[in-house]
Amino acid sequence: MTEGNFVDYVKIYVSSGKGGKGSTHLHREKFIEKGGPDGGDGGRGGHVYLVGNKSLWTLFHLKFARHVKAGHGGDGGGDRSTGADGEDKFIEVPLGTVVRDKESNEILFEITEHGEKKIVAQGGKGGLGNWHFRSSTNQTPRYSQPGLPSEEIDMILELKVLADVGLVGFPNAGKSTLLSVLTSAKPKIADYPFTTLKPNLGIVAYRDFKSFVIADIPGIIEGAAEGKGLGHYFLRHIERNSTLLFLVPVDTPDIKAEYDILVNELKKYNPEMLDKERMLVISKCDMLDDELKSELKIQLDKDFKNIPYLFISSVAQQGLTELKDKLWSMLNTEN
Ligand SMILES: Nc1nc2c(ncn2[C@@H]2O[C@H](COP(=O)(O)OP(=O)(O)OP(=O)(O)O)[C@@H](O)[C@H]2O)c(=O)[nH]1
Repeated sequence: MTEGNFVDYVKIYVSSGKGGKGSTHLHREKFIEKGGPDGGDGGRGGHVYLVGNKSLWTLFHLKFARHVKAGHGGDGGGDRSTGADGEDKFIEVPLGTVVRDKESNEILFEITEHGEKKIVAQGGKGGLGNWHFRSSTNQTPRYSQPGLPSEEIDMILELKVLADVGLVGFPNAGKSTLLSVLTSAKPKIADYPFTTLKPNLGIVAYRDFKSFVIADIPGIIEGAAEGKGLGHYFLRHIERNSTLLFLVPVDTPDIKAEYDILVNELKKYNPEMLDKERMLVISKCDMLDDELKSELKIQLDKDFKNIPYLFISSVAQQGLTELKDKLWSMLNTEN
């Protein structure tokens, strides 16, 4: 897992290998005057693949990989020997990597599953050797095919998935503070073009070396879905999070109303967001004594029949273990 730098956008020039040349060769052997054609085929040029890897979270490892080139196919030889295939190259990427052609800006494909392998630059086919071209009218063809050329592409890799859990809340709800007490590693996030806002990403270490990623996505304000504020840009990143964690501070006059506004923003942006698992966290509960908490609970039980909720305090470290347990079980009961 990459710690220290979060990169969700890289440009890489990739090229596949050329196909090897087919050979034009005539069989020669002592005492055989006129041997037949025996030129072998050229080998295939190497492909460049992208491969999904679920333990990668960023594109940081590719930040300095400006060029990736696969090997050329070997030429065919006499005695029908086939040239060796060029070496394939595999570029490992996190799930949710979108691949774009820089020149046309067209999306080529997306890698969504662990182990998924897709060719981004296809190696050239090897040429056929002259052995294939023998016929009754031409028993000694002096012709063989060249290999097919390589493919080159300037590609852009963009990462859509930021996290397993996306924090959703108004400014000041306590998202950053929660993230800081929950997470053990805090990857620094690359600057986004046109904005100084950055999603804040952290890795939550869970029992027995398990972990999940949680992101505080800034900029969700009322009206974000219509492009007010910078919400829109960041909403893109929570599209694929598996669980949404809504954060509403305990001193909010109407918790249900605030929750509804947040849900509505997400819905306007993309109704599918509402298919995700949701959980509500009432933050800053150190401000509340037990009596008020019990009263509030009665109200919340009425308002949130289908959404699990939890009282927490990042400052007083209350409810955090329960929160991690709950999130973990939600992440693992999906699908
Ligand atoms: N009493 C109390 N205050 C808290 C708690 N968590 C956060 N705060 C305070 O609430 C304020 C906002 O907290 P942040 O974590 O910055 O909130 P945020 O949601 O990240 O805000 P933005 O970055 O503006 O989106 C800060 O003054 C925090 O000190 C808590 O558990 N208890």
